[in-house]
Amino acid sequence: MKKLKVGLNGLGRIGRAIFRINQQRQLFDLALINEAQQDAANLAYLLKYDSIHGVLPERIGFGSGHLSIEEQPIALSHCADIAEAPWREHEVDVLIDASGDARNPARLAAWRDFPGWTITTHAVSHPDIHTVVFGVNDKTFDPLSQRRLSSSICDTVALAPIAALLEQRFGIARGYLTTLHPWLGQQRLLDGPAVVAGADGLQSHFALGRSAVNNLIPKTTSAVKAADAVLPGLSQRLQALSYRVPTSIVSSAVLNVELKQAGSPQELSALLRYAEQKQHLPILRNSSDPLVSHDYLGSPYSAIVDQRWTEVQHERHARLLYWYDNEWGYSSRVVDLVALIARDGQP
Ligand SMILES: NC(=O)c1ccc[n+]([C@@H]2O[C@H](COP(=O)([O-])OP(=O)(O)OC[C@H]3O[C@@H](n4cnc5c(N)ncnc54)[C@H](O)[C@@H]3O)[C@@H](O)[C@H]2O)c1
Repeated sequence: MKKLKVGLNGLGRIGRAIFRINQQRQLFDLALINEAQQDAANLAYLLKYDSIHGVLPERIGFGSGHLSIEEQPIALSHCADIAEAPWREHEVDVLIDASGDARNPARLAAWRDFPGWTITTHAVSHPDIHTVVFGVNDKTFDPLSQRRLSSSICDTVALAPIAALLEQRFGIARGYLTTLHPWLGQQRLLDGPAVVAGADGLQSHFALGRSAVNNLIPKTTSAVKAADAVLPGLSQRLQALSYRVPTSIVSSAVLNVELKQAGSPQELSALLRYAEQKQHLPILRNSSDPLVSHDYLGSPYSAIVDQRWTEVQHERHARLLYWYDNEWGYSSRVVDLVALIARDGQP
């Protein structure tokens, strides 16, 4: 199997996590990094030293138009426009957009002449972009015919495999999801004007400008809406809200659902444990250990169900609590998607 050449647009939290995961797994060759920030020395420094994931043991360097790892150069460009970066020149097979630039998904969808695959790390509702969530639709994904892809968002990557299991076994009548997400880089240390445009109303708009380190900040979330791409109609039955919480890493969520068919906590646990046993990738894990968020730092799983909190009231009202490393777990699935393309996308 030929190693694919990957291009990475954006070397922020997710871009660097993808870099580190591939460094461990050596699944693809990184052919080009395009990053809007122009200071290669600073990019090399951030790649080497990370306050959450620690110091990268490899030697990281930089020079004119490149970064390097163990003296091996990786081409580096600084185009603000994804269309301008020299992906073709570097024979990129798979382009991962980890920039968060909202203009890029639509642009990637329109790139019919780009011979390779594109993956956006955004949740995208676009007819030409196919969303792949492991544990839900990865087995039916055909990389020979589907080349414009989305790996959705971390909250959906964690929710959807669990919701799919509940839907298949019991049916979900309706319910609520509450996610707790660590702060993100665009939030503020001290109160200020909201940096994130509030497309979803004043509450989330102004509140997101409040000090991230001092507050639990309730906000809307697209976690369930994004799951519609792989579980159509779920958002008609499930409502969600989120808190930005004053921690740097690892999310948690509480899913409360009314089941269509009666179930017991034992049946729910058995269903999730069976899914864990038969999977080939680290998608779902079950834990009964008395752990807290930081214990899940660096976990490659999409979601870890904390079975201590599994409950069913009157055989219908189920509650599940799960954890996920919003950077490492999510980025592990992006790398898995490249591996799937390498395995099934080459003649
Ligand atoms: N951080 C998370 O927990 C998380 C989890 C899942 C998905 N995501 C998604 O991943 C994407 C990136 O998020 P992040 O947390 O890594 O953000 P980030 O701000 O840490 O990184 C984004 C990087 O892209 C660069 N950039 C911005 N615009 C660019 C452009 N037009 N061209 C090239 N580079 C550009 C920025 O300079 C920055 O280095 C977003 O779409 C986000 O929704 C984030």
